[in-house]
Amino acid sequence: MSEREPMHVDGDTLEGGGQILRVSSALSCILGKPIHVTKIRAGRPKPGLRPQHLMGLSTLRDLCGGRLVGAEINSCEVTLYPGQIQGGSHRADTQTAGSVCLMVQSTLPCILFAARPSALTLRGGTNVSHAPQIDYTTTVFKPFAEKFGIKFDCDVRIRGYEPKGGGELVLSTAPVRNLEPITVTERGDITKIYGRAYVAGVLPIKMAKDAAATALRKLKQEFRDINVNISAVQEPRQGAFGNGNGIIVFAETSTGCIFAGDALGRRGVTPEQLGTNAAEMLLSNIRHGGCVDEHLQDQIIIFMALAKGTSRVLTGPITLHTQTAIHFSEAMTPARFTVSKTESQLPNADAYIIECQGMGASNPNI
Ligand SMILES: Nc1ncnc2c1ncn2[C@@H]1O[C@H](COP(=O)(O)OP(=O)(O)OP(=O)(O)O)[C@@H](O)[C@H]1O
Repeated sequence: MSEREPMHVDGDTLEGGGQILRVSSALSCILGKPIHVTKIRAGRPKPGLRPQHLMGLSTLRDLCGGRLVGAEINSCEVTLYPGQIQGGSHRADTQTAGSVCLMVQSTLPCILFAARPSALTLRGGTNVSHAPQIDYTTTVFKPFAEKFGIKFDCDVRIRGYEPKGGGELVLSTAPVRNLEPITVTERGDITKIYGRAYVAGVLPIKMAKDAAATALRKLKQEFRDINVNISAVQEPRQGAFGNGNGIIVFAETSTGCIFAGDALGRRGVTPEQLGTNAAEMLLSNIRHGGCVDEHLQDQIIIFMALAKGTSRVLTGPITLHTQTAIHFSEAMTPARFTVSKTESQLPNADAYIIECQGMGASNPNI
């Protein structure tokens, strides 16, 4: 195990949220560099480690036989001494509605550089706020990740919602030698729009139907000639834990770009509002003229940094999450990013190119 002097990671930098932990701890494991993270989630109303951050960190420690110091709920400071990433079967349970999709964000990059295939059983929330819904991970993130040569399966066994959690998915993947650079700069035309509005537990299917109908109406106003298909789904009893409702809508382009908009049910928000919010989010993600939506943007930065060669991606306005991911990727790896404003084929577009000279991380086990 490496016991070199840990690199300092200031958790109050830029976005100041949990993403700093996920990016820096994943890179720490892959590169074998210890990190000392301070001021964890200083930018959040309740700073410190929440259950999903703690589970994410301890799963990484277990995957690589490393050592964690100071890893407790609410802790604002933690040190990770990584070992060698072994992979294999592991279980992690947030015991809350902590997002399993965010655990995928921190663990997937590591298990790609493991010695053997991995299967991680992750328990918590699958469709919760301030995180990708699992449908986003499987429909938007997964096909994009494949461009880097990443193949993974996400078997959603039980869906879990706020506040109880109780969801479960199995993330499995085989190691890669290195990641391929990507060029995603052709936005194309919107060819289809689809989605799902859902209810689980005791909530009536009418809520899903109303959310779907409102989103469909709103999207049809803008895309008269395009097929829009949003289904209303009652999650099967054995496939969902507790009550929950929400909606997620996707738009696909002729060049294979996929954008999303979503909303989650909560007290005081009508199904119609959910439908409107999800449709508006999708429309704003379509209008900027980029090839990725506001959320995919930050989620691909770590893979661009690790890839072997130059990647280029056309995006909308750069988010603070993306700036944060770039900041820590550059601080921890030799990868270098540039961001420049560019023309897009759409009128009133606000598009940028993120270019990255990737470090070409290679898996020592393959
Ligand atoms: N609606 C959404 N669809 C897809 N991805 C999302 C959505 N909302 C948030 N995300 C993604 O989830 C991640 C959230 O990171 P962030 O640092 O805010 O989270 P966190 O770990 O919950 O930390 P904190 O609690 O400190 O905010 C980002 O990658 C963001 O792009």
